[in-house]
Amino acid sequence: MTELHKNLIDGEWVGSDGIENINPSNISEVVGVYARATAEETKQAIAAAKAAFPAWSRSGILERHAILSKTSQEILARKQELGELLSREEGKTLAEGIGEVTRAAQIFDFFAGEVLRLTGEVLASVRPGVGVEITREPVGVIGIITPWNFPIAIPAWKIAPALAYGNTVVIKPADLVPGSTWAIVDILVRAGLPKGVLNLVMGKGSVVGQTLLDSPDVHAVSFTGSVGTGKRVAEASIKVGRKFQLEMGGKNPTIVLDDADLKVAVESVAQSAFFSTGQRCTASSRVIVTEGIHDQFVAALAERTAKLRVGHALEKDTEIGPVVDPGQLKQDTDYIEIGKGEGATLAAGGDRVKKDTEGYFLQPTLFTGATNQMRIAREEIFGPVAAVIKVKDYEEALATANDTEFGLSAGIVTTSLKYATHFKRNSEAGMVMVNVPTAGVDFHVPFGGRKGSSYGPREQGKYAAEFFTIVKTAYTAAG
Ligand SMILES: NC(=O)C1=CN([C@@H]2O[C@H](COP(=O)(O)OP(=O)(O)OC[C@H]3O[C@@H](n4cnc5c(N)ncnc54)[C@H](OP(=O)(O)O)[C@@H]3O)[C@@H](O)[C@H]2O)C=CC1
Ligand SMILES: O=C(O)CCC(=O)C(=O)O
Repeated sequence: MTELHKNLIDGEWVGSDGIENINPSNISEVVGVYARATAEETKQAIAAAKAAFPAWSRSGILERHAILSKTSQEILARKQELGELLSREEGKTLAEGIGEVTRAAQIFDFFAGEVLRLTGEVLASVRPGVGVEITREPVGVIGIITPWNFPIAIPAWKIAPALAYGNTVVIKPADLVPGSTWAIVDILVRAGLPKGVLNLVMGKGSVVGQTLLDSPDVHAVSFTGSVGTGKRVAEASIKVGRKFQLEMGGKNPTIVLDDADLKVAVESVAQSAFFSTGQRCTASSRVIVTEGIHDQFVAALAERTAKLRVGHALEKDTEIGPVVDPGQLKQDTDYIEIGKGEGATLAAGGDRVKKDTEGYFLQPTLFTGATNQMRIAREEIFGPVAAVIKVKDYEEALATANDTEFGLSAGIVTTSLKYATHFKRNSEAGMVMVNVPTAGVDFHVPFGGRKGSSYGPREQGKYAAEFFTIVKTAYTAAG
């Protein structure tokens, strides 16, 4: 009998039955059984977080620092085991899984430091004899709703700042991948977090997530996921007058200019488009190439794409793990058919892959001859599918790159300082990458996009304070 991983509500592990977490590399393997919270349990979790807020918001910075620091150390010490768990539940390769776990440890370490570094400002008032102090205070109960594609890093980069700045938390991880979040909640609790400060409610978005959104006692919601659910978060939050932060889709371009180093261009695009099975909001699925280098680049990229090794996430040689589940696989294969139907040329991939185990394996797929008006160039696929668009020159490349409703990340591969500088200034994306992949960001600097990709203050780095605190301005007249 597989052990049930329970929800954490007010310091107690609760739940009597759950669902199986299935390995997408081998669908006959159950990774674990995880409880599903009811709406009533979610309300209890919110009430617990509310009750714990006054004490936690006034807790000493040393206590918070110590808990976050201890959590970071345990995550790092267990990176192999947790990396395997992550790769088994989500399907990214073991190297990627361990990398993501390491990133989670670094995030907790960073925010352990931020606890000690939170500052305010002291200014003179325009009125003589009056002083002005600007301080940051915690917001209250934070509802955190996370997607399946980064099962440990995204929960970490929302939980760590929320707790660091003195908020209490109710987290709902994606129903597909509850295991990694369960593991960090367990670590945080054993690191000494008082009861009620962090509550875990696993389960369905339509039940648990919706209950969080409907509650006026949730004072802020931090969300990463699809555009559709993001809009629901926005509407529900405006109704109750709470803060919210959304990280949603991307249709990220990479421009390859005639003067690019061919090797750098091929590697950068292959990584951006296909690593992590293309299941990253920062993945590059539009490759915009100027005509002088186009044919040479396309030939080299198609060759690299065809050689990428697809397989079981835990196998040593695997470069591309499986797609996360049958729903996402259908979305990917549907878009491959749409691309063919729209008249793009299939230059590599396009088919499912058969392996020793039954999993959702799909060849990395490259289209050429695409236009920026095709659906494969406008809509987020969220799989290992990329389309090359040929353009005349840098000016057309820039206009094409910016011609999208999204604006998360954007890349350029060039040896020209002039074009790199111009692109950094004129790209309509929140994150710009010069000669580096569009995906795979640092943990200590701001993360987020523009246009339809993001809403609200940036996540990560010291900029996270903007969302997870409220500014107070106090005026004092000297007696
Ligand atoms: N930008 C990004 O980082 C991501 C983008 N996506 C995009 O979204 C598509 C669909 O992915 P998916 O994971 O289904 O995205 P969703 O937006 O449906 O899921 C994200 C989170 O929101 C929850 N949720 C779903 N419905 C509600 C609701 N009514 N109220 C509150 N919370 C809710 C989900 O729960 P549950 O797990 O039960 O569905 C999950 O925890 C992908 O194909 C991709 O295009 C997906 C993941 C990340
Ligand atoms: O590219 C990264 O490192 C992060 C991507 C991400 O946050 C996402 O895909 O949701």
